[in-house]
Amino acid sequence: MNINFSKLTAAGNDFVLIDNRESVIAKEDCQSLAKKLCNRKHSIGADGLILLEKSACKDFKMKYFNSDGSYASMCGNGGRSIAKFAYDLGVANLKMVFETDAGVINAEILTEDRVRLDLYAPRDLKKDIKVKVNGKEFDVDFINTGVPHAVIFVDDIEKIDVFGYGRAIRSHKTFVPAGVNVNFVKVIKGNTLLVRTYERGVEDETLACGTGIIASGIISVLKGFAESPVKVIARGGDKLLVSLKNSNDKISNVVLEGPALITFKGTVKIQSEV
Ligand SMILES: N[C@H](CCC[C@H](N)C(=O)O)C(=O)O
Repeated sequence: MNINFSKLTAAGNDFVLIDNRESVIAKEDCQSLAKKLCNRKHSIGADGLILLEKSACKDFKMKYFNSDGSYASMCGNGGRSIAKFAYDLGVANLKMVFETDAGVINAEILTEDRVRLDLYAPRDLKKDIKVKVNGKEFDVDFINTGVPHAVIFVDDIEKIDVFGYGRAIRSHKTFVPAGVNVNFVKVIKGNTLLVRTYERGVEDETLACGTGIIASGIISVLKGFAESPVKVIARGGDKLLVSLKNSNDKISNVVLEGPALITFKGTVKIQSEV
């Protein structure tokens, strides 16, 4: 079976996107297909697979799978990518509304390669959790911005062992069974954050993590380290903007603005035994 796909990058977080409105990909094949297509040595290569599905009530629905095949309810960089993909397909206009398993998102194509997402409120905020891994104790703030995130403020963002500590915290008993994405954050001048993320389901540091950037922006505002709108420089060097409303730790009007670019399109031959 030949399947048309687009490859998009959103601040260096990269995805394979497939129009699955006619369900060419069966539900039970999604996870194995994600693993297969996201493999950087043997296939297209990406941090995740995103399927555009039919929606009964919105412009479309987004389904997200990490590169290890695991399912995730949401992806912030993926959200900007699918908005760009949907507009390119003619499925949506410059302003659109789509469903994710974490909630409904309003998106707007601002320029050729910049997209704004208006998101649902975050959940499950837990502050100042002490987590000890590899002999070092971290002060962690937890928040779910569609997927679970740990936010840790560090002094030396260049030196921190993102892979080593990220992997240990991702699977720490505090966060079982779901696990957690781990964001290391440095606040710099100009109301700006540097964010490095160990991403669950990629099981490595990615060049950007949209929901992680949102989580880092929210926690920075809650702790008084920054004011909304917060500028964020992702590991890949791209600049994003997180804005939100905070009234006594009740967060609303969450917006993520950032890049999303179609890098290439192609057709992939899928053997029947996916
Ligand atoms: N790895 C994440 C999902 C993708 C999140 C990230 N790519 C983003 O942009 O939000 C998880 O399993 O929770």
